[in-house]
Amino acid sequence: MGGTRHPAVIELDGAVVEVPVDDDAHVAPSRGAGGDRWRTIVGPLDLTLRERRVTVVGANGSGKSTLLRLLNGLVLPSRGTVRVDGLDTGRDGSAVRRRVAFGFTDPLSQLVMPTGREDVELSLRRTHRGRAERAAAAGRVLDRFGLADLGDRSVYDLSGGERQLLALAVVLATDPAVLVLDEPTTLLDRRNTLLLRRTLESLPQTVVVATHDLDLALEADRTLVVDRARVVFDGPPREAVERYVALTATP
Ligand SMILES: Nc1ncnc2c1ncn2[C@@H]1O[C@H](COP(=O)(O)OP(=O)(O)OP(=O)(O)O)[C@@H](O)[C@H]1O
Repeated sequence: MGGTRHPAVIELDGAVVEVPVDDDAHVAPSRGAGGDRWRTIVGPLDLTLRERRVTVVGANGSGKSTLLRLLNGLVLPSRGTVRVDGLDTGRDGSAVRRRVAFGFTDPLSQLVMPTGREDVELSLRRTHRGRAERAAAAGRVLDRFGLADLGDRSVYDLSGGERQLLALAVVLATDPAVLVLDEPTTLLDRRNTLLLRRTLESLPQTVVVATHDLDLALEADRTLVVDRARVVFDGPPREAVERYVALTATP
């Protein structure tokens, strides 16, 4: 861990995500050429991220998750492009997803097998073809995160925080170049939050994290503040957090 890998280069070029507007939505939509009404939920985004640690803050519904989902092609831009190390999320989708791992807020979106160990093995199926080899590699991943005991229990018998740590091990198992995490500390107590922060610190990967935890937001090289679908600040974490706090000072 903590190696000397070069950070990935993530380029968003005029990227916009639009969704059709419900007739009863209280929003100001734009009208498309065909008369359809659309609402921009994030963008336009013009960013080049080259930093190892990027955090994203913003109010509920501001567009953080959508921005994150653009990075591994879970969401494709309605206009513009998103590239990771030169790979286009639309054109080179599966190559991008092998490179960019995504950790969901709800760990049960990640943990689909009866036990965490089986989930880690599932992550490793592409890189470790033989059963015994895969089982040994899964054991090493669980040991590395101190999760060997939890790995054999039913995921439904684990606490929310335990599931969240296991889900992180599952996404890191394949050693992705980029780790994108959507609110990874929501279910964690203070001890496990610190454990997660130390784990993130030690990773050689590029890590992009959306969070409401302002202490975690500060542990970055660069922080984006998202407000009403736009990046309204992009720069040093401390100034970004001050900007976000000021934005949310009045209800
Ligand atoms: N597939 C979709 N269809 C329609 N609207 C969507 C879709 N995905 C997201 N939205 C809307 O886009 C806006 C931004 O959502 P997003 O999940 O990106 O916000 P967020 O900043 O991550 O919020 P939170 O902090 O609450 O998780 C919200 O108003 C949401 O309801």
